[in-house]
Amino acid sequence: MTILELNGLTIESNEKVIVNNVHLQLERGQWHSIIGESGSGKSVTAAAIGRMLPQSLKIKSGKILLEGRDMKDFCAEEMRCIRGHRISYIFQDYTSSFAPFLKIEKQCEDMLKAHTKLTKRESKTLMLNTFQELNLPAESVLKKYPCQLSGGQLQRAAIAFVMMLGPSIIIADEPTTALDSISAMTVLSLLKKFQQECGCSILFITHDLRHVKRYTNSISIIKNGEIIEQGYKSRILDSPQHEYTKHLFSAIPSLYETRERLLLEERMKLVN
Ligand SMILES: Nc1ncnc2c1ncn2[C@@H]1O[C@H](COP(=O)(O)OP(=O)(O)OP(=O)(O)O)[C@@H](O)[C@H]1O
Repeated sequence: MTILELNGLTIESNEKVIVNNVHLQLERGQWHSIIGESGSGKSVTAAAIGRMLPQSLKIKSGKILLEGRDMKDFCAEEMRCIRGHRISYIFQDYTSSFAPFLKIEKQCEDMLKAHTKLTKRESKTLMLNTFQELNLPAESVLKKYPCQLSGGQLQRAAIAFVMMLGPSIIIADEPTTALDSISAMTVLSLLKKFQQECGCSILFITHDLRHVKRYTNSISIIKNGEIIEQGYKSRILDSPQHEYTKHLFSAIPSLYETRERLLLEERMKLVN
């Protein structure tokens, strides 16, 4: 069942078309990745979904449908509620998710107060449980300022904030770019676990095909603001049709190296 649909979405600035006639369906409980070069329109598309486009960009035509309802029919108050409860963002720049001069606990309390009817005690229990689920030492992390946490801890705290509100859609815009590869894998596997447990859908924006291979169900390839290829992961990875997709994949040999290594490991397991 489709939870979010982009139907011919076209976005332009004063000078040019940035996103052109994009069609995309995000299915309930699915992980869909958008892959494309820098400047191809991934983040602009993501921002448009939450009605967070900068003033210099406008939706020229097309629709964004949330469970069949045109997002432009929601008033500002409804949008505030949707952002957080139903659609949450995880950004590459995780520091921007936090106010620098407030302790994590206070920020978490404020967020839960704004979006839920939980008592102070219930909020605290939720915080402790969620942080523990993400392997964050809750009591000590909650008492710290953002600058006192490592990048990986802070990104996990950002994911904890998202998890506490239990959204039906998470838009993760290159959430691991600023992390080392081990922290990145940890963050993504926790996100996958959350997705499986809660059945939410993930729209994942990335340059990294290793993550796409491991976590995604379906893929859109975007070039110059246009989706040029779309489909299930296995079809796109095993037999890309478009020349640009082939070029994109060949520019990232690690995908094939990883595939070869995994195949070899599987064969070795069978032999042993
Ligand atoms: N506020 C803005 N005003 C005008 N043009 C913008 C604005 N923000 C982005 N653009 C332009 O829109 C195009 C797409 O940008 P976008 O950030 O979506 O690319 P991207 O695919 O997410 O790239 P990256 O992978 O580097 O984040 C670029 O040409 C960019 O210059």
